[in-house]
Amino acid sequence: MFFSKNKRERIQDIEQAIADYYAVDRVYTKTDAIVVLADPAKYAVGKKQTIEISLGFTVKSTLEALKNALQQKLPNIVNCNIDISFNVPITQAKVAPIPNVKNVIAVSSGKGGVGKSATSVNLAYALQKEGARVGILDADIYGPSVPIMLGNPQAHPDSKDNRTMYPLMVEGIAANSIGYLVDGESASIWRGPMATKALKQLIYETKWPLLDYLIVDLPPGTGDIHLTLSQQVPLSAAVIVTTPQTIATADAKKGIAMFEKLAIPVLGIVENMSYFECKCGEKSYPFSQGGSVLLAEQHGTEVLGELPLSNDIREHADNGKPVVNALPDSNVTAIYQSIARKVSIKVGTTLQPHQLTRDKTAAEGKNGVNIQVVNKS
Ligand SMILES: Nc1ncnc2c1ncn2[C@@H]1O[C@H](COP(=O)(O)OP(=O)(O)OP(=O)(O)O)[C@@H](O)[C@H]1O
Repeated sequence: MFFSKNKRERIQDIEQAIADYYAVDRVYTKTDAIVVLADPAKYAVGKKQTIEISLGFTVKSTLEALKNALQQKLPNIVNCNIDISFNVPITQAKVAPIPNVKNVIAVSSGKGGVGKSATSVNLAYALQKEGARVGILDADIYGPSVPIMLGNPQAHPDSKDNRTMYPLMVEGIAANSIGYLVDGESASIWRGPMATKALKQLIYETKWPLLDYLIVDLPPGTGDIHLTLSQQVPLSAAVIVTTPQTIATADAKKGIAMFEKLAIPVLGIVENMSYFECKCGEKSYPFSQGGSVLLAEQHGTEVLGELPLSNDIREHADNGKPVVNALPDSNVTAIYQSIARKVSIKVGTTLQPHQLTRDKTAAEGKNGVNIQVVNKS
């Protein structure tokens, strides 16, 4: 019986039920979390207990289903209100953290043109739909496409002191890109030191608002310059984008090896242009099949999702209103949201959290779950 157990056991029951629901090994509370779990029988008639749960990952679209799952698994809490909020942990690398930013997630591809930028912007919107505060940094110094995909290629960041700049805000997403600062041709001739200097300025001279996730769209490739650029950003983890054909997965493999070398966890692989679905519903696989699954197996990671070759993805990204934003109820948007939830859950349950001392606002982050039961009428 849930309410005959002691406080710690009750919390563990709830944590276990949440972990089971999201199919992760465990979610856990901070040991010093204030937890008051009292027997509902002791409450005055007409008063209802509220269980307050603070999750370390953003999964807004699943909350109703989670509440139902909790009540099914723990029938004793069936008459309680369940309030769920998010408190994403901080996992960005300790070295030179970006103020206000809790987690920095690189989106990377070995090969160019596989849909890395389209994935970055849609992932940013999808994480936001799931309840996160999100920013996007276009680190693709040589071919910045984020401004086009966010629909504001002519925009320019404001600066009050000529030293720092405010990111562009697009539908609640904070964004900065070399594309907002110089024209594409100037950037494309930059070599190593100039490119890394520009990237460092973009990262540290942008006044980011408080962000749960900063998505970083890295340039394609795995050469020395990409290695240096990846080291310039205090990355928490990386997501690899590839198309299914061997020529692309071979390059994605080099990308994974690069992150392994830098000891940056790879959250998983997004297979883009995975299949084509005709109006009759039949799927075909013009770029072959199975490459990403094999790659994920070889590197002990997972395929986070498979996106179709889709006119909607191309048209809306290239016209400045990514599909997740333009067609929120589409099947493709549902795939991006599922990828976003997996990314968030993995960050919140598998990465090593730590507190930043330099930045008080960001220091609110904790890992896993906090559970509190309060008496509300
Ligand atoms: N799943 C998809 N279906 C159809 N078109 C797509 C898909 N994903 C991306 N595209 C389109 O393919 C083109 C290349 O995509 P994108 O710019 O995102 O690739 P990239 O990997 O970032 O390229 P780069 O090497 O320039 O950085 C764009 O026109 C984009 O809209």
